[in-house]
Amino acid sequence: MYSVKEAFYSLQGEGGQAGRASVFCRFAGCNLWSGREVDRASAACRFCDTDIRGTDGQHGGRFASAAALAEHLTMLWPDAPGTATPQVIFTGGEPLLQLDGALIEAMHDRGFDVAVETNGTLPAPPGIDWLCVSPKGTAPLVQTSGDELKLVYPQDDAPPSRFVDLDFRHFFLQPMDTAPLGGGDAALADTVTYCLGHPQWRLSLQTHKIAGID
Ligand SMILES: C[S@@+](CC[C@H](N)C(=O)[O-])C[C@H]1O[C@@H](n2cnc3c(N)ncnc32)[C@H](O)[C@@H]1O
Ligand SMILES: Nc1nc2[nH]cc(C(=O)O)c2c(=O)[nH]1
Ligand code: SF4
Ligand SMILES: [Mg+2]
Repeated sequence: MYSVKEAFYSLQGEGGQAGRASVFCRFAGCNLWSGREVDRASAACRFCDTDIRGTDGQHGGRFASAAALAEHLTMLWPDAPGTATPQVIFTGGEPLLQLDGALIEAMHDRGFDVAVETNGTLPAPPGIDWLCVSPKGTAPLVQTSGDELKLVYPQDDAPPSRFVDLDFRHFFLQPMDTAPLGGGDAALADTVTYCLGHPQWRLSLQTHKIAGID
């Protein structure tokens, strides 16, 4: 059984695939936060910008099989002209609590590339086409390879220097959006300064928030 908070068609807003049309599947639940505001201050991850509880979002629900969820997600890809390869982005919540080989295979069978956004505390199953790992504070990092490491910045307990020797093709810093937490936007200036001083890192902006889309 898969529990999905919401699913929608949008543009990948972040990282090395920013701008690519994709179907998003946001699994419910995370191992680093309950999703309840009362628990935020004591959680392992305290800056989450997302509603990760329940299955009540747009096109959310509970799905009994990989085939049922894959069919549901495939319906969200538009019947559009051109030859672009469809992509599904499994996110959450923490997708690696639920994503398995059967679902990856079911999406591949339907012609989709499979991308994943994970906090890196769980091992990724084989077959993922684009793996984005986004470490959180002192939470133990288990998945130490992938396509991109995308670190939310700044995190006092997770300096970029800790990650530079890991096995990733791309290294991004993404300014911490404190708007949901009542903060300002000092993180953007700090991130720019860090990237200028450490050219191994590239700036990742959450372009969907700029564009006003999901
Ligand atoms: C909501 S998370 C879900 C996937 C997974 N649990 C993770 O943390 O990578 C999706 C992406 O949003 C990023 N993110 C979450 N809260 C953020 C914030 N306040 N500012 C910037 N990025 C944030 C995460 O680091 C991750 O790259
Ligand atoms: N447009 C858009 N791009 C995204 N890239 C990663 C997201 C996420 O929440 O995992 C996200 C999201 O929520 N929306
Ligand atoms: S690990 Fe990801 S989903 Fe979980 S609380 Fe942090 S940002 Fe949100
Ligand atoms: Mg998001």
